[in-house]
Amino acid sequence: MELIAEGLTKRYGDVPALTGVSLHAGPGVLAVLGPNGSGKTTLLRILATALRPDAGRASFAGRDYASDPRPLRRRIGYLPQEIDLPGHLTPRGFLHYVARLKGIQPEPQADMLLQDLGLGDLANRPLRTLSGGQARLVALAQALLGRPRLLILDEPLTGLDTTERARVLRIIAGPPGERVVVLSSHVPADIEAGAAAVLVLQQGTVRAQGTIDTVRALAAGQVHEVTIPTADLEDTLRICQVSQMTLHADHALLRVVGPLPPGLTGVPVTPTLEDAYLWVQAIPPHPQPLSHKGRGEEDRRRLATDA
Ligand SMILES: Nc1ncnc2c1ncn2[C@@H]1O[C@H](COP(=O)(O)OP(=O)(O)OP(=O)(O)O)[C@@H](O)[C@H]1O
Repeated sequence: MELIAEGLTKRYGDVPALTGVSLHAGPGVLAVLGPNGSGKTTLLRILATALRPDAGRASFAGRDYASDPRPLRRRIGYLPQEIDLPGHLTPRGFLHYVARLKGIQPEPQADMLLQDLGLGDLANRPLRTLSGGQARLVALAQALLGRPRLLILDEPLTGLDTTERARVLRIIAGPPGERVVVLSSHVPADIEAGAAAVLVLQQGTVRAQGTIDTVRALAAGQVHEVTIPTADLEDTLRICQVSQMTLHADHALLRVVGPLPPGLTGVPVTPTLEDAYLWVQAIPPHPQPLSHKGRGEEDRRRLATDA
């Protein structure tokens, strides 16, 4: 049960949204990280069969995306970036409706999902009375209905508080080996504890791909803890890439990613995913579309692609 994509390319008119994106995901969670406009939604829409690529190919469990998409769609649960929930329905009514559309018995699955996602007490309230985070969980529940083998989730953790995020990520991942999940996020720390693999997109190309440990290791030797007087903070932030900062009365403790400028000293520290995410975006882009196959030694040094 594998999701494989090779050379996915998509333009919107003159705008290149994706260029030669390849990925390989087995059971578990693959998190697609990238800044605004890097192509995450475009990639996820293609993987959900909601958008056709201009070039490239994809397959899930051996079934090609270029053939009839309907059998594939029956195996996919999809949470789009934006979803208009019918405000007059209750969460339970909405999930029962979606379950019928998916051709599955609504009960007890819908009610169990509502309980698991902490929505049990809200099951019978109109959706328009739910908070943004609560409504997002209902939208997530519709994707999970029917236990799809492939889950494509665009920013499923946005709007959730910290403890919720870890719990929801565990529900999304499901029992080991049961499903392939591709989700997008802006926030590396949110997925660090729950994702098996990560893919970093920047300007529509893959900048890094691999297990969390492999991607973290790309920034080995590039991260330092630096203490500076508060008076130097503004100048230091101008010339350094900082992943974390703690302010004290007279000094600041910074996590600096990348080479230290002359005059600045620091203690080397083990990179977090956030550090590596900043680092891989800072290294110069590769001139060719990236693929997980056939790269040279130079690429291997920069990128990891063992997902
Ligand atoms: N319908 C469209 N028409 C024209 N350009 C588009 C369209 N949709 C997306 N784009 C452009 O394609 C690029 C990739 O957009 P995409 O939405 O895939 O990025 P993203 O990483 O999901 O961004 P965000 O994190 O802000 O949601 C951006 O430059 C965006 O402006």
